[in-house]
Amino acid sequence: MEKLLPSIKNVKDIKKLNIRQLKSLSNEIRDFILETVSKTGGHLASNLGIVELTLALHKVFNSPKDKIIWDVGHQAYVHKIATGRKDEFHTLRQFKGISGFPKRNESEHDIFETGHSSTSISAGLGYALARDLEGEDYKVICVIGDGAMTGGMAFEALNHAGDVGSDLIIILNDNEMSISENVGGLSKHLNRIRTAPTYSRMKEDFESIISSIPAIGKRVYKTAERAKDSLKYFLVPGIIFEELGFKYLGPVNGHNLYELVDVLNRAKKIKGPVLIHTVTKKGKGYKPAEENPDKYHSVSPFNIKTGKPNKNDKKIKFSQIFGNALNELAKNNEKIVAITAAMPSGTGLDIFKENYPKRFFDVGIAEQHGVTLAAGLASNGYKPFFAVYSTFLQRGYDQVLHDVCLQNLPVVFSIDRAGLVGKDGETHHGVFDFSYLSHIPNLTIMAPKDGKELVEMLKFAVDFDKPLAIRYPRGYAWDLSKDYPDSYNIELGKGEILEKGKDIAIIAIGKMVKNGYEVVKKLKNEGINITLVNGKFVKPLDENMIIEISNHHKTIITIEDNVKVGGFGSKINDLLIKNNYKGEVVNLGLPDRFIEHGNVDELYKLYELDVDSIITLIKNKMKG
Ligand SMILES: Cc1ncc(C[n+]2csc(CCOP(=O)(O)OP(=O)(O)O)c2C)c(N)n1
Ligand SMILES: CC(=O)[C@@H](O)[C@H](O)COP(=O)(O)O
Ligand SMILES: [Mg+2]
Repeated sequence: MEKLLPSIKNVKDIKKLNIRQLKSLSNEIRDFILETVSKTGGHLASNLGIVELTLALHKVFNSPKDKIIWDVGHQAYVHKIATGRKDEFHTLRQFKGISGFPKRNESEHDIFETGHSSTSISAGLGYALARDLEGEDYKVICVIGDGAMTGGMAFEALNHAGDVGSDLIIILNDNEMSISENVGGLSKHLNRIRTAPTYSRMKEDFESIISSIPAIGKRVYKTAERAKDSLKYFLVPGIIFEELGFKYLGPVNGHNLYELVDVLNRAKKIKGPVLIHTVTKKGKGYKPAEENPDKYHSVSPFNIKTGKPNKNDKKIKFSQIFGNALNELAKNNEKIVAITAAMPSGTGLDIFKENYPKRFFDVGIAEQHGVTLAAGLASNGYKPFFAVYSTFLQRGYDQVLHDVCLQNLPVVFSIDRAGLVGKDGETHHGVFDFSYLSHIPNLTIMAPKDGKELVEMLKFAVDFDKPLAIRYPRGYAWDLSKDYPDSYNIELGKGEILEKGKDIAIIAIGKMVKNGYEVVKKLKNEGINITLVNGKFVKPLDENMIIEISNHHKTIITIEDNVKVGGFGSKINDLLIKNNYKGEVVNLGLPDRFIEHGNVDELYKLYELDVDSIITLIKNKMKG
């Protein structure tokens, strides 16, 4: 059969195809995604699982008039291919290439931007209400996964949407997986529905029987209604959604285009909110991904034949160092408990989960709940470590402030993926945490200069009896202990001078200490001696040391991988101003804008935080 994908330029080309053709197009798209993502890296398994559903949506609805909103947005590759971005797809997640998430500036079909989970129903309801107010006529479709459905926002929006009663179609794409195995009561409920598919037929039979009972008298009618209600609880799938005010349709085989097109057409005609429950297989069509959907959720470039990553070095990541260290510390301290919001492997907690299942809590995609749960545990003598990506802790800001810090509770926030994360881009860079945390009273904030210092900070954290945040970057760790073997003592509010030079001092924090270290080494080889300070603490700052440094240097350069606004450098500025520093201060950090996606090194270069840019800056200062 002739290949169809080459002729797909935009959604109109999808609409023309019949179901049989859409089926073969699905296979071609799968191969195309596999081929591309094996080179670019990206979110593979979710996209392989959503091919038919996406094509069915574009067959039945008229995007962009009808509004399709993708929850999280990591599963929108097929949508991108179907809506005119096939030819750019090879630039996926590359610097200046197309994003791995929906982006308004990429296409009129990307009508709502995402990256963080569980927003689609709220956004969709907003669209639906605006449509109703304007008296317009289009459909709003929210596509949300079973993992994303565990998020508080999704529940809040279901509660509202069911009550309001506006036309809204929610597609629950249930592949039985979040990144790791999905968790929670709702997930169990969906599992019960999935494993009893005859329920859906029974539901229709049952409803027609009930409605055919003649209302001979009030009593018979009432009895029938009561019987209907109680039987429904036993027999009707999706009753939870029905009770919230949705018409539940499903479960539907999300790989069967006939079923999908049929159910979408039915939903189109229904007034009020509808929830379609589709069942799909994460990783569909690529055996390694079907067998290990968690490993193929987000991949770096890999070999399709072996399924193995191209770069298979043995280096250890910060997340693993964290996970291993906490696992060790928990051996001697039964009060240590670990919390994740649906990221057990990403945060390195799998090992803890395996060894201490009773002390490990995966709360689902529920960062806010995770923080307050930690507060509750800490109130009862436990020592919770909430391991969370910097960007997702943004969700829990008020809980950190109101539930943990106000009560001065000894919760540890292990903040992973801090700084620039690379290819996930704007929605995922962890460049705001110093700013959104450092103004919260009672909170201590640290950032290690390398993997070994992370371990020392974790040990410090165990006995620290107040709220504490430790933030560290994505990726492989390094070790500066050869050059600075005696620099691993952690004392509250104490930084350290790693190199003593003159005139110019670099005061760096976290990952940027390594850049500072390389700058200083290179300049030393050229006979230029620069002072290098490892800040260690953003809060409390080592004020005495910084003032001492300011007394002996004409120029102070602060470096951080956080936005400059409200960051580490701004705290140092405040201190220097207070102390009448007469020299020059240069703050290096990220600008007040959202940072695009791309390779991390490329981005650091772009924002002049790389070693060469810092050296050029210093040399210019010296000339000046
Ligand atoms: C607020 C927030 N927390 C965590 C994540 C990380 N994350 C991205 S996708 C995902 C799992 C989503 O599962 P599901 O919605 O079922 O989609 P699937 O990957 O199974 O297609 C998680 C936890 C996120 N994007 N946003
Ligand atoms: C979409 C999403 O939020 C996650 O899948 C994230 O992309 C994972 O990031 P890491 O690859 O850094 O674990
Ligand atoms: Mg899922």
